[in-house]
Amino acid sequence: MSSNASSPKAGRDRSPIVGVIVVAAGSGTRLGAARPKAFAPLGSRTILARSLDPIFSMQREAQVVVVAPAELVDEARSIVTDAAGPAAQYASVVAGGATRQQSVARGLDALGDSVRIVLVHDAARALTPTSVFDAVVTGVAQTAAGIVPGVPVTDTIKRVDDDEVVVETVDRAELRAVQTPQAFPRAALAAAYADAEREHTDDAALFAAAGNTVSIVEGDQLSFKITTPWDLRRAEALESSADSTGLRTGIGTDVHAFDDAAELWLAGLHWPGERGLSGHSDGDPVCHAITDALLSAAGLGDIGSVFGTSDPEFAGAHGDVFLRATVQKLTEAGFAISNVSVQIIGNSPRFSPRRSEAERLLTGILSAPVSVSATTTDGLGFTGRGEGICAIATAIVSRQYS
Ligand SMILES: Nc1ccn([C@@H]2O[C@H](COP(=O)(O)OP(=O)(O)OP(=O)(O)O)[C@@H](O)[C@H]2O)c(=O)n1
Ligand SMILES: C[C@](O)(CO)[C@H](O)COP(=O)(O)O
Repeated sequence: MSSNASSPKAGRDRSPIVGVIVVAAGSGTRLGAARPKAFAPLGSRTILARSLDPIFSMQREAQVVVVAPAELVDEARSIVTDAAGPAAQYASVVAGGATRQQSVARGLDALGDSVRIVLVHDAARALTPTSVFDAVVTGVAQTAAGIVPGVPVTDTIKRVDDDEVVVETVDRAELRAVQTPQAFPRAALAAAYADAEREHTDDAALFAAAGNTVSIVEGDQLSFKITTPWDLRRAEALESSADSTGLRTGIGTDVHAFDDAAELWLAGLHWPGERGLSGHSDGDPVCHAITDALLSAAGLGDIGSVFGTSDPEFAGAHGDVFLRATVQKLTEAGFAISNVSVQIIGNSPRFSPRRSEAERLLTGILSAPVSVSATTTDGLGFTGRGEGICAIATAIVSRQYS
């Protein structure tokens, strides 16, 4: 990932005018998780990873600066790279400060020269919809004021004294609970930060303290801040109701070319006397396709990204090694395997005599039903010409809720 995220793509300056600072450097004391809050799990991902989804779906290209705890900058970089995809050249990570305000200041320092509108967003508001990001950008572009999403207060609000005695009931019609992303013209926000004399609880307060106007646009209930364990449970429940059956499917395909010098390993079985397949491991396309299907169903990547395509640890490794490690990864991520189905496409070996043996073996490894079928392609294509074997697998996994 570029450390100078403002560098334009070669030949054409597409440097973004919108910058998004995602503050993720807090410790999350009130959440009390084992890791700093933004790195705590939300389903099978981290809070930070989930918070980046809507940002990389914005209408306009944006420079994204994630502010992470100093000791987790490398981990944050890999999360951001995964989330950014082709936009990675406009994404970077910097170390945060002791307070939220200091963390935002470090994010501001990392913005490129092209940025004119700055959004400051809490990673902790992980479920914020993209529409809110687009709305605050539009608001700043149209008004040059600070634009902040807010929602009406639904409880009756009381002002109390030091002894918790009610002094007055505040008119809630005048109140808004404000959220993030909060958006500002870059120059005015930078000047307000430079002049700030005390800590504020949000950027809008700091911006207003410098004499600037702040307006509210409609926020979203999904933008609630994950602060306590109860908030995290709510976020988990909302995410799981997004896939309300709890079931997820995955697909995996693998192809290996015949290699007459190699032994054949197929569907976890050794096939003495049959033409072997080439590969860094044992070249078993059935086990590799199943591995891809399972990882994909659980949203955990693919065999290349998880195990590497040339890692010496897996030189000559048999398919069961990948399958067992994949089962463990799915279990750790909270998924159970419902079933797997694989089709082998190729002229040889004749598979049906050993189908039951293969299904028993694979079912035992995965502790879930595995069915394997085989077909030819009527002499067509590379399998028809006898150049190699293809396997296509589908998997269904279910999320486990404890
Ligand atoms: N020094 C800090 C403190 C907070 N934040 C970020 O500011 C956002 C809002 O802060 P809050 O929810 O209060 O997070 P924490 O400070 O981590 O929580 P707590 O107060 O419970 O420790 C979070 O995304 C948090 O990571 C930050 O980047 N740097
Ligand atoms: C910025 C903020 O999310 C707006 O509501 C809020 O002020 C952060 O407060 P915290 O005390 O750091 O949680």
